[in-house]
Amino acid sequence: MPRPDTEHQELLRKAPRAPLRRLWEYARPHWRALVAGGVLTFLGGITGLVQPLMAKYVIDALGSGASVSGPILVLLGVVLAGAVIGALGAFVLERTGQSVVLGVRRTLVGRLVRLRVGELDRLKPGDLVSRLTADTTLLRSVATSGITNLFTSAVLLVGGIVVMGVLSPLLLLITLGMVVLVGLLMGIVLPRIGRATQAAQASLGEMGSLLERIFGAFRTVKASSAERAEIARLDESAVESWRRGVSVAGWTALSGTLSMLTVNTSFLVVLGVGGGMVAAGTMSVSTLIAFLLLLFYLMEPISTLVQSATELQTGLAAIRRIDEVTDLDQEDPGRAPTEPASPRPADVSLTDVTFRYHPDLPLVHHGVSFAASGPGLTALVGPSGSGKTTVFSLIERFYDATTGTVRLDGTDVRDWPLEELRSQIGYVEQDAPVLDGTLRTNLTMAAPNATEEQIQEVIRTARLTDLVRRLPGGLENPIGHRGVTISGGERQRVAIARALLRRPRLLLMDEATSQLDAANEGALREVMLAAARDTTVIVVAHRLSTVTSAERIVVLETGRVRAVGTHAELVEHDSLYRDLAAGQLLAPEPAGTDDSREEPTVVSLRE
Ligand SMILES: Nc1ncnc2c1ncn2[C@@H]1O[C@H](COP(=O)(O)OP(=O)(O)OP(=O)(O)O)[C@@H](O)[C@H]1O
Repeated sequence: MPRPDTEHQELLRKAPRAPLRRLWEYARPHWRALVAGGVLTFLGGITGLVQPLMAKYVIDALGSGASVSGPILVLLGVVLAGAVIGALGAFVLERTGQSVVLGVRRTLVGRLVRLRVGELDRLKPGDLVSRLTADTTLLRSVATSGITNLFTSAVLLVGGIVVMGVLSPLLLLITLGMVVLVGLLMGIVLPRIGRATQAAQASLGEMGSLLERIFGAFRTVKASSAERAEIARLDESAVESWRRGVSVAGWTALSGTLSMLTVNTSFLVVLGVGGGMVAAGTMSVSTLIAFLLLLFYLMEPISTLVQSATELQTGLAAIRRIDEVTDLDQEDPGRAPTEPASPRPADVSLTDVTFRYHPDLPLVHHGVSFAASGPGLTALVGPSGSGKTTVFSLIERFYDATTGTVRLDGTDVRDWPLEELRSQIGYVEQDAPVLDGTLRTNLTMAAPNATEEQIQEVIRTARLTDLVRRLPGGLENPIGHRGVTISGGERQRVAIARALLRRPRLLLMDEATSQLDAANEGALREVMLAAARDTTVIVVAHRLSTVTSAERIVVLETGRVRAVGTHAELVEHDSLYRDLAAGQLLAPEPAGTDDSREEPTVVSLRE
């Protein structure tokens, strides 16, 4: 049976902390409700403790011929009050448990969404989702009733023991022997329950990751006829989770049964020894009955104690998994921009930038330097893997340069408040992702305050008018998970419209490598050129037509800037660029274009 991905678990396991302290940190904001719930539950329990003594009183009264109606009425009142107070306490605790979970989820949601991009590169989103949903649920009872039950049943147990000591020290000794036995038993069983729970939760996380993997490439999975293999993988994780769950169930059942068995055995021993004492005349019948009632009564706190300690293990296992997420690196958004960005196009520069994605990985950039001042179009070209998209990631500060400096308007991007930095930039990724939601929410997500007029304008500019007209709900039409209900070209235009709606001072465009039809390609180039009239536009160019329109072309090769110049200069002086431009790496203009400059031949380039 395969283990849940241990490498992934290792990545998450950064700084183990004391989970009990963390549990208290989560519960502390609700301490008032916790105390109230605990006190109510305790009072409910105390009334139970009084009942055996009342019973003794009633029996003694019966023996002496006194009236018992008064004591019985009081007993009834105590029982009723105990039930009501206990129920109220249970509700207060359950409500507090929900509040604890809400607090933890809020913290987690904030942390997850603000994770550094580099962290997410290495983690599995599906597992993170299960930590937010399944693991936090496990905290619900443990953070409240778990803690308070542990406390109240311990107090009740101690109270019961004191009363027993008063009734008969010898019988108490027998009872204490039993309590010690239960304690020893728990010492063996509880750690096993904790470990098995954590493993079961990890398998659930693994299931989430696998599902996310499958749904992320659903068509590929089906086209590859890989369903059977994927189902088998999911089943393995489900079985692993089941196996661990069964192990938890087994240990829990064993601990419950053994503790009850011990109590029952000691009951028989107490009955035997106490019976002997009554026969010998050293103990009254009422004292023995009261002691036995107390013993029965203590079964509940003991079983609650065992159950709470078991639950605590489950909760602590969940806390360890939750903590691993809260320990991951977060982005600091900085102060939100208070005033509108200057309308002036941005100046971007990279100076001697070296960069690697991870300390264990090789350098992607080996001292990249270039500048792009606006307005105008700068094209980044280079063979696949030369580090073009990475330049954008550094400007957006998805990652920090290993050495060297990336500047926007002369200020190191690390010195910009992150939210403000990104608010200046419109970014169109190569695969132009769109999010589940309506067309409108997709367009306005980067500019929530855009007016209807501005939205209509970008729809026209990005040539989305036909799409909006075609969709039954127009702008309000949902476009499906990852935009599956619209075409690749439409997705790209949505991404461009979204970036433009932000009215960026810097537009970063990673051109799609897939072919668009000539009309669309020409239209998008026009959009880009129009934007470049008053904005700084940097484009990772995969098309000849794009580079020929650029004022400045930066040629990257294996993470180094090989040449910078205009199209004419580079064709003249740079062999790699010549090769790229000749169509070996830059895609030619699709057939049907009316722009003859963009014929993908060396001859036409040299004109
Ligand atoms: N998140 C990442 N983690 C680790 N390595 C990465 C990551 N993203 C990219 N790389 C590696 O960094 C190098 C540069 O990638 P980059 O995407 O910048 O190249 P590119 O020039 O844009 O390529 P293409 O033209 O194919 O899109 C590649 O070798 C790639 O494998």
